[in-house]
Amino acid sequence: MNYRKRKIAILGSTGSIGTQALDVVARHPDRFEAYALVANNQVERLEEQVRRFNPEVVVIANEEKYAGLKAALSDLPVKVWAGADAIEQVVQDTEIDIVLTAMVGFSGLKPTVSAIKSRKTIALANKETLVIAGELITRLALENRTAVLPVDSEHSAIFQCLNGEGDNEIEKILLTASGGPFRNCSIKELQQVTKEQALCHPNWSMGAKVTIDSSTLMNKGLEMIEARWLFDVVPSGIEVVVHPQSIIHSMVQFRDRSVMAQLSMPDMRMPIQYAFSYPERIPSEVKPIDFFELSTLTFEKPDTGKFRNLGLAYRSIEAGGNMPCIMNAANEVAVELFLQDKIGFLQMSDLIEETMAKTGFIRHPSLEDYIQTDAEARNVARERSKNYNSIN
Ligand SMILES: NC(=O)C1=CN([C@@H]2O[C@H](COP(=O)(O)OP(=O)(O)OC[C@H]3O[C@@H](n4cnc5c(N)ncnc54)[C@H](OP(=O)(O)O)[C@@H]3O)[C@@H](O)[C@H]2O)C=CC1
Ligand SMILES: CC(=O)[C@@H](O)[C@H](O)COP(=O)(O)O
Ligand SMILES: [Mn+2]
Repeated sequence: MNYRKRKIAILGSTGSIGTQALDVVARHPDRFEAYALVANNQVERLEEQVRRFNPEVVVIANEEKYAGLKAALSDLPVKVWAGADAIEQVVQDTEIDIVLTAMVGFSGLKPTVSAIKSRKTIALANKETLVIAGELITRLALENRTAVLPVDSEHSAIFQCLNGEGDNEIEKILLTASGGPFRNCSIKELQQVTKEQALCHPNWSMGAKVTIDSSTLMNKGLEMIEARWLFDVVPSGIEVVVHPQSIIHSMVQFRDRSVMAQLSMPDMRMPIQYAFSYPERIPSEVKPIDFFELSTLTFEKPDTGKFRNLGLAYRSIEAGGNMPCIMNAANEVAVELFLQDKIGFLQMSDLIEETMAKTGFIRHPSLEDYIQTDAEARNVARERSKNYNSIN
């Protein structure tokens, strides 16, 4: 078959998604090339990646790490850049076909805007970008005639279920959730859970922030908003279904009541590779499902009384404007404080709710408004958290 090698910029190459993306590249050297690598702090890991994948350019976001990285790579022809502005610049390189956004949190927003404006295909792992500014991102993608392809496992599943469905109307999206490590805990038990317990996801090995989000069900709230923008579905048309085995990655129900589902073992190399190879499917090393070994797939309703973040996410998208941006910033602060043992598990929801009530609301925010809202909401959350102690 005749195809051109796709040149990929991997933003967040040293993280969980980034390293799995490089594994996909390594398995298909005839198809994909790691043209640019971007990380924040992990100089040694980045150096190893540069030596193995030979990119044209590498960016370290943390400028304090630049001298060390530059010295470590001084025997190689690779360009070495540093700082947040350099990330926005690197994604504009005309050689790049696909930008994989695999940084954590708010840091994904500006590089994604820059990549869309230079008409790159976005392989979107950084769900926070669509939570913060979904309306803006989808409008920019339309104006610049570029595709935002999902990498998040649930959204890749929905995307795959919609392939070939043309104009068939979606009746509802069934967004699956593992339920996290505390699915069967009582409120009393949730008061005592530790970060070590929260960092043990039952099915996936992921970065710390998304793992904590899974344990509070905030991940599902963020994913509901991500789905709202990717597939143009109203929030009430997205139902969360707890499916503890994480084999069905999500489903779509059509108006004739037929339901399409996508299944695979929980391995992110599947959706990452599909975003890279789309619209083709190419062979992968992902373990096939053994249905006889699995034997049971189960489903439950989420408990929004215990896991309040899911309800807060629905409230934020219903309010619209900059409210999901406020919620996202408050959540980033809450997760950080929980990981530092400064607040308890249940206090994360309290802090998010308070911050949503106390940060200035803007009905029609611009990119600049989102940046200011993020800063304001972080300040509000940090100030309010001083009234908390780590006992729930
Ligand atoms: N992990 C998973 O399986 C899934 C993740 N996602 C989403 O993908 C995104 C990445 O998650 P994950 O890979 O788990 O996270 P990790 O924490 O494992 O990795 C984050 C990566 O981003 C880099 N990074 C962090 N901050 C910055 C910054 N300011 N500028 C540039 N680079 C930065 C880190 O660099 P360094 O390490 O050098 O500091 C690291 O390479 C998140 O939005 C998450 O929600 C979605 C679905 C599944
Ligand atoms: C792998 C992936 O896409 C994660 O977002 C995953 O979905 C987390 O699992 P839960 O949030 O369902 O526990
Ligand atoms: Mn997911």
